[in-house]
Amino acid sequence: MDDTVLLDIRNLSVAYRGEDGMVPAVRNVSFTLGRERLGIVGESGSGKSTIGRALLRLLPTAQITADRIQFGQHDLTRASERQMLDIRGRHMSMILQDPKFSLNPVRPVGDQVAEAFRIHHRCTRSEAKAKALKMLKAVRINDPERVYGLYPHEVSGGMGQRIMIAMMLIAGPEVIIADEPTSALDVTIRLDVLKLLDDLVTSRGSGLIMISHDLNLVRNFCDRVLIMYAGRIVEMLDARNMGAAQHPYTRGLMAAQPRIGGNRQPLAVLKRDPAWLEEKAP
Ligand SMILES: Nc1ncnc2c1ncn2[C@@H]1O[C@H](COP(=O)(O)OP(=O)(O)OP(=O)(O)O)[C@@H](O)[C@H]1O
Repeated sequence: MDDTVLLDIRNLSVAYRGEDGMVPAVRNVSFTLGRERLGIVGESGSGKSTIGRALLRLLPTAQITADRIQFGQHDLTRASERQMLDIRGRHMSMILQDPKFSLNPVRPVGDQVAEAFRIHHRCTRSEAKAKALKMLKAVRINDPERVYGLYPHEVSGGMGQRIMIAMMLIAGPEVIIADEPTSALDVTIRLDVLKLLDDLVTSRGSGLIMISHDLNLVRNFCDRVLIMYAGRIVEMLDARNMGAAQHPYTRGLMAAQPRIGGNRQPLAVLKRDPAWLEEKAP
């Protein structure tokens, strides 16, 4: 495999167990990730987060099938749970939407960040603490010494989000899956976090998958964009050339973006066509 390709995914499908049998959430999705920023956009429920969770095998009850999930030397379709434990955090991390579900409520947040480093690297507790303080600073926590000892219920949502980002990045993963990483952050901090993620790609050569509802954010921040609709990738575009979008769903999404300035016009309403659910949609 070309060493600029970090992840190669072919025909990934995921179905959740429902009351009346399996319910498909992701259908035959194929893409590669290089040392780049790859955006995945689509409406709520289109399957974006499910792709990230399936790659890290964080879906114990779902049915995951794929012809290929190659991550460097690892064939993730065959990896044992032990290998996945080594991969998660150390080589591939996912920044989840809601820190409440990722932080242990009964441990100080700093210890949790330090432990995320210590699990994967041989070092003393004080070395791990120093590394964690540095990482907290990198995600724009101004007084890391104080924050280190706080419990999750003592930090705000935005700070919780940054602590979680620190925890996911501290071990130096080559692939980062960021699921709405900046949705709980205010505008200035949002820019800093985007800069930090951007740096991981440009300076360290990591690969970043950025999952978002925000088409404007993704087209400005990413190199390529996958558009998802009802569990499928309907289109894959160069972010600088979104105007070349062919699929009516993508075109509808772009037309529905609010613009500042110019004449006030009613926002376009996205009209869905049942044909988009078909495998060979336009
Ligand atoms: N644990 C689960 N059990 C059953 N169904 C699930 C589960 N998680 C997600 N789903 C369903 O799978 C589909 C895809 O969900 P997913 O969360 O991947 O979408 P998404 O595009 O990331 O949405 P959002 O932007 O709202 O996070 C949805 O229909 C959702 O209801």
